[in-house]
Amino acid sequence: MRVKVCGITRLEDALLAEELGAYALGFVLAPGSKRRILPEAARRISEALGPFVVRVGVFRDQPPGEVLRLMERARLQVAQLHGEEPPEWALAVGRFFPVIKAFALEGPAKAAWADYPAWALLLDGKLPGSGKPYPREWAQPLLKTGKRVILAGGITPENLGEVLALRPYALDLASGVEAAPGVKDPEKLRALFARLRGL
Ligand SMILES: O=C(O)c1ccccc1N[C@@H]1O[C@H](COP(=O)(O)O)[C@@H](O)[C@H]1O
Repeated sequence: MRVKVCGITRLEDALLAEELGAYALGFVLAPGSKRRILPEAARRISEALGPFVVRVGVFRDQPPGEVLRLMERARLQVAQLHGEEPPEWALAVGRFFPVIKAFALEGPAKAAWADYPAWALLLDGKLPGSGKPYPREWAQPLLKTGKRVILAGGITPENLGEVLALRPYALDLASGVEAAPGVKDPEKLRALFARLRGL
C-alpha cells in the first residue's frame, strides 16, 4: 500500500519515514497550520531525500501563482490542494505539477467529485490534520467511480485495517504518527509500517 506521511517539519522524521518505506512525504505550506513549514526548510529536507520518495506540497485556498512559487522554492513534486479551490486553479497548477485534490467529508462523498481535474482525489475529515476519523463507508461513492482515491483523516497504526479493507489508491497520515504537531513519533512510524507489512 502506498503511504504518504504528512506534516513533515524535521529532517530526522523524513529520513526515518523514507527508510521505513513511505511512498510520499507531505510538507504543509498552508497558512494557519500547526504543521506549517517554511519553503526553505522544506527544500533542505527535500534535497536530503533519495530520488524515489515523492515530495508533496500541501496548500489551502492559495492562488495558483503562490502555489507554483512555493513549489519551486521548496523543490517539491506534487501539489495537494486542500481547500475550496475551483477546478481552474487545479488546471493552472496541473500544467506544471501533478495535483491531488482533497475534499472534506461532512457526509457521504459525492461521485461527481470524480470529474474534478486532478491526478488523484483525497478524502479527509472536516478539519484537516485534526486526527478525527469519519465513518469510513462515506468514502464508498467515490471509490466506486474507479478514480484514484487517497484516504486520510484520523488514520492510525491501530485502525489501519478498516481503511485498507476499502482498497484505496493510497493512505495519508499526519497526526496518527505524531508525538506533537509537526513532530513524528518514531515508535508510531515503526508500528505503522510493521502493521502494513503484516496485514
Ligand atoms: O495537517 C495540517 O495541519 C493540514 C493543514 C492544512 C491542510 C491539510 C493539512 N493536513 C492534511 O490532513 C490529512 C491528515 O490528517 P490526520 O491528522 O491524519 O487526520 C492529510 O491529508 C494532510 O495532508
